Amino acid sequence: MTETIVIKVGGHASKLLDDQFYHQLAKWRAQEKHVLIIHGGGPQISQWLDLMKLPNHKEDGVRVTTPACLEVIQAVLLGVVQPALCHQLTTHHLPVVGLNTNDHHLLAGNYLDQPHFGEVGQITGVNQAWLDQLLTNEIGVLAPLAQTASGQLLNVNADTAAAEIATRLGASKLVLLTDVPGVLKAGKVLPRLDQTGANQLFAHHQITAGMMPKLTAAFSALKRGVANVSITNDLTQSGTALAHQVSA
Ligand SMILES: Nc1ncnc2c1ncn2[C@@H]1O[C@H](COP(=O)(O)OP(=O)(O)O)[C@@H](O)[C@H]1O
Ligand SMILES: CC(=O)N[C@@H](CCC(=O)OP(=O)(O)O)C(=O)O
Repeated sequence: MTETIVIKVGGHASKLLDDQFYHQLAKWRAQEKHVLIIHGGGPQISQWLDLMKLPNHKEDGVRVTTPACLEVIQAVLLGVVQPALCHQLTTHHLPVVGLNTNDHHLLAGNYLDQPHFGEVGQITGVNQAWLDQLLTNEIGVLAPLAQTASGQLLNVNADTAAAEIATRLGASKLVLLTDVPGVLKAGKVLPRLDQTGANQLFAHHQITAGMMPKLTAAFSALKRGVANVSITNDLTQSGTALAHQVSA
């Protein structure tokens, strides 16, 4: 069976990609592995919301999304962040195609908690057959937007989206590429982290902001069968590798 690798490229990380990143993608392609990139765009969205004088607020790393914010988020993800990322990959001679949920009903979703978060979703389905076919020839670059059965677009945290998609595709590997070298404790990267260790960090408020949904998503993927899950700023380094159990 063909191996699938899902990489989440955060909004910060998308501006920091280096040659190692492109070489690694080329290597996986040469090995005929399927590669799917889910991109974020949080910092770029925040910038545009401020420019448009719209609410710019996250709770535990999840953006509270009004209908007006959603229009800007869609425009920024699909009109700014995704084309820039596809351009960078193309410049490095990688075969890419930019994707969003409207293509072949790629990502089905429903509301996470509409009274609280507004137009924010969670993914309930992935068009795997179509994606599998596409990934045979191309690297997919997919925005974290889902669609309800009635066609309503929903904003999904990109880490949560990547973990759910990796799980549903039966991916062997999920990399959450970010702007820090891994999960930090007292300024040092933890090479391995299990759920108990993460709970302790949560309890001591050593995990804040965007790292919260990232870790929750990462453990969800690990527990549901994605064998290799890591949080890193370098595709060739495992940063923090998530583990079922880290021996004391
Ligand atoms: N214990 C921690 N270790 C590393 N980063 C952490 C930790 N707690 C909070 N963070 C924050 O999480 C950020 C990464 O999450 P986020 O900003 O959402 O990135 P991305 O845009 O890549 O998803 C880091 O830049 C850091 O500020
Ligand atoms: C619901 C929610 O929080 N959606 C995110 C989607 C983009 C994202 O997650 O981007 P990063 O990975 O770069 O932070 C947002 O609006 O910022």
